[in-house]
Amino acid sequence: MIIAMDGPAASGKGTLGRKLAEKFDLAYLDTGALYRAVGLGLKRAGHGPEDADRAAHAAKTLDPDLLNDPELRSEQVGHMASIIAANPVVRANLLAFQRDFARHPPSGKAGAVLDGRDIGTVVCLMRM
Ligand SMILES: Nc1ncnc2c1ncn2[C@@H]1O[C@H](COP(=O)(O)OP(=O)(O)O)[C@@H](O)[C@H]1O
Ligand SMILES: Nc1ccn([C@H]2C[C@H](O)[C@@H](COP(=O)(O)OP(=O)(O)O)O2)c(=O)n1
Repeated sequence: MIIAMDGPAASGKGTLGRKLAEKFDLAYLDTGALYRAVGLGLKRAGHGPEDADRAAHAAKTLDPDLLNDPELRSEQVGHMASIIAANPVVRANLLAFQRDFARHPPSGKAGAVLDGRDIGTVVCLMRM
């Protein structure tokens, strides 16, 4: 089972998504965190979000440790994420990560909840 949570910023995707994942024992992925993690990785390496090639590479080789970093939620990293999210190569690279998570949820879970702005429209289409 895959549950897609679509919606704009602060519409409650994460709150509801986490609860659904807990109730049905599913894996949960906050896809906004992926874009933020790319931003944080660039920041730590001393680069800006406009560096398209570095951002694309960081999205392909995403460091999962960054997803749990407290700085992920900072305003600066959120701003970097919004610039990075406009990069089509970054989107394509993160699409692969998201689809793999949905197809093969971690920890042997039977399904996944994905939350983000394009989950039902792009990431989790019927024939993905
Ligand atoms: N059903 C709800 N009713 C009232 N407030 C809510 C509800 N769901 C979420 N919130 C609040 O709205 C804010 C944004 O929720 P969040 O789940 O972070 O949204 P998103 O993941 O879509 O950005 C949070 O402060 C959260 O506590
Ligand atoms: N599936 C997604 C998730 C987030 N993004 C973008 C939107 C934002 O600019 C950044 C960071 O997203 P953020 O963590 O703030 O997520 P939300 O605002 O809760 O949707 O990534 C996206 O383009 N596609």
